[in-house]
Amino acid sequence: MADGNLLEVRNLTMHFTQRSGWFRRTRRVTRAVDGISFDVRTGETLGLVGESGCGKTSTGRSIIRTYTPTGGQLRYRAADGTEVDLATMPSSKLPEYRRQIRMIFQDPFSALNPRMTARDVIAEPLKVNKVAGGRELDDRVVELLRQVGLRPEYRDRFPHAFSGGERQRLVIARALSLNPRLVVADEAVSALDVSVRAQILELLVDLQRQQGLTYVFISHDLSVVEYLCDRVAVMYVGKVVELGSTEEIFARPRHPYTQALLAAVPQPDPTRRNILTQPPLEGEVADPADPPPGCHFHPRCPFAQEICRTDAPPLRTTSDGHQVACHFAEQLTLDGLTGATAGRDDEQQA
Ligand SMILES: Nc1ncnc2c1ncn2[C@@H]1O[C@H](COP(=O)(O)OP(=O)(O)OP(=O)(O)O)[C@@H](O)[C@H]1O
Repeated sequence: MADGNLLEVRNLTMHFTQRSGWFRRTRRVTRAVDGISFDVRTGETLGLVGESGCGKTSTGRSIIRTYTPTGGQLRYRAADGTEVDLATMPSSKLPEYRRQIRMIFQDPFSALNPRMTARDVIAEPLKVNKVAGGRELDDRVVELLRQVGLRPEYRDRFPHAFSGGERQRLVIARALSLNPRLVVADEAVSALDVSVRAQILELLVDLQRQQGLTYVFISHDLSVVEYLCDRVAVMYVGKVVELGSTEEIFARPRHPYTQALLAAVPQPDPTRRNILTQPPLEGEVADPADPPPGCHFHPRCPFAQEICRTDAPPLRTTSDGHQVACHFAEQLTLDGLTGATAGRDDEQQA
């Protein structure tokens, strides 16, 4: 593994096979994650973005191994310095790594058992993993409540007595109880009101600073991603189509899909140039069980050419240093496609 990396995802696939019909002979394979590669550097926040159904959650669940990947590698540098492949690790060895890698889910309502007090919620992973008991357990619960900005006297309350933001703090306290190194946050602030969202984001940033946490932050909300993430991977139908620093991606998006996603973000700062030279994104995300040939984005792409319908573009490093999977990445500027190939070829022929 390269120095500074906590996790290296290589050619990861997560295919779901459903069988139906006579003798269950009809097979339908959903390629939720279809050969993606990226690094997660120690101490960074990597954003995974894309519309619903692009494979972000399946990637996250593969990393924490609630899903067993159907292919590829998840090279992880463990707390003791050893390098392991989580993708192929037998279940018997997983508990140790599940302590080091935790996930925070979107909906704090369903993530919490309504019959468990805050204390029980936080203490459960500590008990299950036999990390603490008795007085030590109580002290740890109080410490965790404080860390996430909840009062210690809240420990005997049930989830329904908490506000949405407090509930998400409780979920975060539970995720942190085992001192994880990597936290996969899946739409962790999406269900919250704007003002509460800002507070939870601030909490996540503080906790990262204090505890040296590394985050994989899954979100469809690009303004949150711009605020929180150091680097961004953009996913479309099971593939990473663009990957780079947040600054680069937001200032100079190269993939037409990234451009379209950014064009849809409201721009509060009138002095900043909006990337809205593109028409809004039309149509639906392709079905990962039956994706279009070539570049999966081509049916929705305003710049699609013949090659896009037949050849899948590989992820290549562009002249400005980020990686893009588009045949025309170098020609695509904020003003559209430059050079002789500009315009949809079907329009040109018309
Ligand atoms: N357990 C499963 N069995 C079959 N198909 C699945 C399963 N989980 C996800 N999928 C399919 O895989 C594709 C990717 O889903 P995934 O939830 O990973 O995307 P996502 O980008 O996280 O979207 P969302 O934001 O809606 O969760 C979708 O077509 C989804 O229907």
